[in-house]
Amino acid sequence: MPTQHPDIAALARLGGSVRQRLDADPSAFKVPTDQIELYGVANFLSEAECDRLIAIIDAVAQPSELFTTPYSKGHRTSYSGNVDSSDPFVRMIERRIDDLLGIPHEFGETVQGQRYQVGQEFRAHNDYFHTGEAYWPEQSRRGGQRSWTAMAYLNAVEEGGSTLFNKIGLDIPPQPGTLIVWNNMLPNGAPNPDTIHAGTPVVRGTKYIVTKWYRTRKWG
Ligand SMILES: O=C(O)CCC(=O)C(=O)O
Ligand SMILES: [Fe+2]
Repeated sequence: MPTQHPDIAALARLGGSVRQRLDADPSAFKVPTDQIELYGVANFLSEAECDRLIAIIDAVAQPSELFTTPYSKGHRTSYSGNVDSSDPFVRMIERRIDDLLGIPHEFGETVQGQRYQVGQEFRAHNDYFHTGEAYWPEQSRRGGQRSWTAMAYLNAVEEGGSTLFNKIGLDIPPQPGTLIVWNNMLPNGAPNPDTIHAGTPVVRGTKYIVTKWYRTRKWG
């Protein structure tokens, strides 16, 4: 029922336009599953770009905070920080992600850098907002639901630190420079519970990623 899912029509339209664009892009590999619209782009970032982003993350990393709801406490133990989007280098990377997806730049939240050290993880979660939670009215005004997620691996991890999509049984090992993108919604614009995923604990080494979440409308 449309009324149960705010912005369902806008999310369906956005899902469709991004799908069309990615399906026409030879650099985007569609993961063969009917459960999630999930794509990978190898070598999206060069080695030098990855190294530069890692240095930026080391400079801003703070203990991660999720939206402060009881259910999310303790879900993420990595360090994270908003990457400075006034930095021309960061803007260039953002523009490339915007362009890959064809989503207006204004819909994107600030890029987040994350660093996981040994034992750190991001437990199973969905990136979309739970619209029954206390944070939702404010998030609804600030761009609405999270539509697509883009996430890039910046380095190889000696052991652990994969991204596990539990419901489709897909475990993605960090591959430096690879970007993965997925639609957090179903084609009809309702949240897709099968997008549940986790950053598995790092066993050896350090894991660096950048994540960009796109909303339904202009974020801010
Ligand atoms: O670290 C990972 O592999 C997953 C990160 C993640 O789920 C997120 O940033 O939303
Ligand atoms: Fe996530």
